[in-house]
Amino acid sequence: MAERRATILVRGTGLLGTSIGLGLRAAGHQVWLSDPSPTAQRIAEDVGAGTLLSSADEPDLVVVASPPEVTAQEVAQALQTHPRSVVMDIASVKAAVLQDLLHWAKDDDHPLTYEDLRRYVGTHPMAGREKSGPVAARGELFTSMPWVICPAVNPHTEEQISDPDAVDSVTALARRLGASAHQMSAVKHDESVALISHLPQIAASLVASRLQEAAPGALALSGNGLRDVTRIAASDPNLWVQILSANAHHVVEILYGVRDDVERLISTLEDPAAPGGQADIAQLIAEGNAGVARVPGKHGAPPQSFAQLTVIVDDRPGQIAAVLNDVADVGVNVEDLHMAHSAGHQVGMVELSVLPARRNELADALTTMGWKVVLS
Ligand SMILES: NC(=O)c1ccc[n+]([C@@H]2O[C@H](COP(=O)([O-])OP(=O)(O)OC[C@H]3O[C@@H](n4cnc5c(N)ncnc54)[C@H](O)[C@@H]3O)[C@@H](O)[C@H]2O)c1
Ligand SMILES: O=C(O)C(=O)C[C@]1(C(=O)O)C=C[C@@H](O)C=C1
Repeated sequence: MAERRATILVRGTGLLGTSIGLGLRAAGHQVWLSDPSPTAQRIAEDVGAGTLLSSADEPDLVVVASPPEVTAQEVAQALQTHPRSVVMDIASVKAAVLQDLLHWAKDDDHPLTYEDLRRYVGTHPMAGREKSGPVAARGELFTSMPWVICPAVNPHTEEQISDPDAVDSVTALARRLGASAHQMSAVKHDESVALISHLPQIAASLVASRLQEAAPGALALSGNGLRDVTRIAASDPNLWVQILSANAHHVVEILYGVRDDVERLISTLEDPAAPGGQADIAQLIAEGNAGVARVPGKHGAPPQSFAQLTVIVDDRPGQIAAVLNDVADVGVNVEDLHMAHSAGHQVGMVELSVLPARRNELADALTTMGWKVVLS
């Protein structure tokens, strides 16, 4: 007999909620949707993320995908409205949400109890986009990406409050969406994301902010360096105010270190020919080399360098598919793919990352097939 798939309610059908709905529907789950915005709810339904919740529906699991500032309140309400459901949230910050829930559970005047919190598990998918709203949703957003699971813990006794079965249910959901689950405390999570998520957002915003004054002629020269560093500068300010404020304590500790580095670089570049100046610049770049080499590859595997080759294609429909079909015929696995357009030219550049040992063979084969290939 086929395994019964858990029924899921997604509360908050923006980018993340709708992406989760799409992924779960594709995996055969019944998904119900609710959002205070009738438009967001309707779009999520129209794109196929689920059907609107009716009063008779009783989900096995509720996913709270609302903005961080209302997440604790939404979780508390979901735990009471659905007294038999496991409730998880996906907010980008975890300690503040748990702290509010624990505070209410302790308060005799609040309806939330510790017993309710046994059904709660905090989580955070480390996948997203620089866009918001259901129109930008993608069911495959979570494939191969980490998903942090933070069971609720009593800060005084350090005992786990979340029921182990509830932790298993949310872990299964993350895996069903193709993610890899990583369990840790809310505090450890917040400390970690300050460095690997919040600092990159700040760096991208600071770099992109300089572009406001750039001459159009300078912007026309933009290559992949600028695009790589600034993609997430297009993120939603409203969301990031909430994330950075809730994790300010960890973020600011990292920014003190960045400030020291920037001040050191400024004084070096004020007189780069001064004794030690060249070595100082080299050291800064080398420190970056050492950091980037530590970023893990797919599935949290150890860092692996892939070799790149670029295929120049006409800027017309079907060209990327044609390149990928030919790569598949050669039997080489594409580890990553990046598409760029050449400013002022009607061509596109498809940058493929492959295992280093296969790069030359693939380049030769594609050239023989008539493609223009550049080794990079
Ligand atoms: N955007 C990302 O890349 C990303 C990645 C991982 C986690 N998250 C987290 O996911 C959550 C949702 O982010 P998003 O990017 O989907 O935002 P979004 O703006 O696209 O969607 C948020 C949705 O929540 C709805 N909403 C507002 N108030 C609500 C309430 N009180 N109850 C229920 N829903 C409410 C809004 O109408 C909107 O449809 C946030 O907590 C965010 O921190 C975001
Ligand atoms: O890649 C993006 O556009 C993201 O939004 C990614 C990202 C991240 O920093 O990894 C941003 C914030 C979220 O909390 C989780 C994921």
